[in-house]
Amino acid sequence: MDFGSLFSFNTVTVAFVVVLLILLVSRTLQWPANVPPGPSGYPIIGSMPLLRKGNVLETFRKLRAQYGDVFSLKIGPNLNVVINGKEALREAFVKRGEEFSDRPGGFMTENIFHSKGIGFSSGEHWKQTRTFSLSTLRNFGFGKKSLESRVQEEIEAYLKFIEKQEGQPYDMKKITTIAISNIICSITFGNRFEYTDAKFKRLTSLFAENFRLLSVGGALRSFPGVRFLPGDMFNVKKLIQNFADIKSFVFEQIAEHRKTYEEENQRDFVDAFLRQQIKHGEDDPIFEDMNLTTSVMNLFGAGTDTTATIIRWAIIYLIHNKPIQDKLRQEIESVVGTSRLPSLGDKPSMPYYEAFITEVLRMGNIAPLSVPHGALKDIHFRGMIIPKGSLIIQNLDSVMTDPDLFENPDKFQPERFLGKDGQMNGKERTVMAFSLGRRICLGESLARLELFLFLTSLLQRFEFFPESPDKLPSFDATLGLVRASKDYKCCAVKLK
Ligand code: HEM
Repeated sequence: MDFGSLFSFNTVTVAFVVVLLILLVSRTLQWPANVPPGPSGYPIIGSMPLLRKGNVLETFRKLRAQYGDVFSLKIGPNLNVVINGKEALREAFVKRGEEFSDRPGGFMTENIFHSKGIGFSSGEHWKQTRTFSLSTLRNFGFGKKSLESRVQEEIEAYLKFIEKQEGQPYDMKKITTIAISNIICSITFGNRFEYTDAKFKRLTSLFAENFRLLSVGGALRSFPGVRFLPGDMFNVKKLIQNFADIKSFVFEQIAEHRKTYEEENQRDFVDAFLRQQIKHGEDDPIFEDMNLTTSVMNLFGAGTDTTATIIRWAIIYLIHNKPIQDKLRQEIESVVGTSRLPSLGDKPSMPYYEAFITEVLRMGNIAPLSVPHGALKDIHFRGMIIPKGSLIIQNLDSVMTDPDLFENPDKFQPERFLGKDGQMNGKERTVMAFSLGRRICLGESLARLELFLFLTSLLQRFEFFPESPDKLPSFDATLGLVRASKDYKCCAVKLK
């Protein structure tokens, strides 16, 4: 036995536990008595086991029934406050958006994203970066006709790839992720990659892996010291390495842009950023390189696995519901026909499609706990105190599955969103898939445009079947940063 390594392992572990205990005791002693109610949990780790095993969403439903719309979980030295239900969510994130719109600090925010970019910054820095990014993306056609042709170009390549499978079982996941990622790529870097490009394939798989590894119950947020433990039991080192690789890909792209930059020929998001950098100086905190790098990483991270995951859920629901698939195809045939690709102008005439995608967003429920917000100072809410430093979790799932808002919430029923006149009945406004308030998803209009064009184009050309009649894709999900379907194969048979 190697006693040297045994000694060093034990020393590190003991030191780790001692530091944790000190942190835990000093932190919890500072919490006031009237923090939101919740289970007391185990020593040191608190309620972490509740988040790491079983169905977290089901656990939250039970905790809400027991403790009310605002409950808390102690996890290591952190207090996690969970806000449930339409009313409490609106009260916090819309009416009191100024207090509830920050991101929590912590290792990820500070060491990986340097508290910069769009998704992980707070306060004035976040407001300015978000405003600049949104207006730049709008200039490049976000939610507008000019973006449509970029998306359609990608769809042509995507459909060709699927056609090549000749109706044989294929895995939707990789190709859909790459196609959606290419759209962000063309907006940020001005170009798309071939589906066979090894570097790009690796980049998308790094993002996908990190989406899976990052979860609300992840060890890194509450116990950042686990990265110093021998081995990589919590996949923390993997996560950090993946982010480092992604960062160097983005650095390379920025360096390339700088070399070929021309003021009068603005190609993409990076160019728009560089133009401001030249104007404001490289030290301006909003236009310096790290803010650009993290913003680009946020756009890729948030804009790829989300939309691609919803498309995969949509195909599962189509395969399980042949009559819905037929009805959608009838609508596409009567509004668009078969001689051209669907376009945004067709959307207002396709309410059944709109109802279908709203139901996929509700039941696919891909961001059931959104992205954590944080209390940067003590917040007084409904007679309780959410102490400074708490993580605030938006339980969007509590709305998506609320039987008072959606009758038989476990049933897939696009019709629930249609009125007697066949038009959308307004209930769609309750589906909070993109979150709510000031931090609402920055890419909602792009995501909706992609979902419309991808799904209508797929259904216009193909009929979807399971891999074999007795092997329907499962509704089971895994919960990382997004709630994703299990991997599955399907057959896309070209329509005559
Ligand atoms: C169906 C697809 C999508 C869903 C369901 C979704 C959902 C969400 C949710 C729940 C949040 C968290 C909001 C919060 O913290 O309160 C978010 C944030 C964000 N999303 Fe999306 N998203 C989707 C697609 C996209 C796309 C295509 C982009 C591309 C640009 C994007 C960019 C972002 C960004 C940058 C943020 C951070 C916003 C901020 O912190 O200010 N998302 N999204």
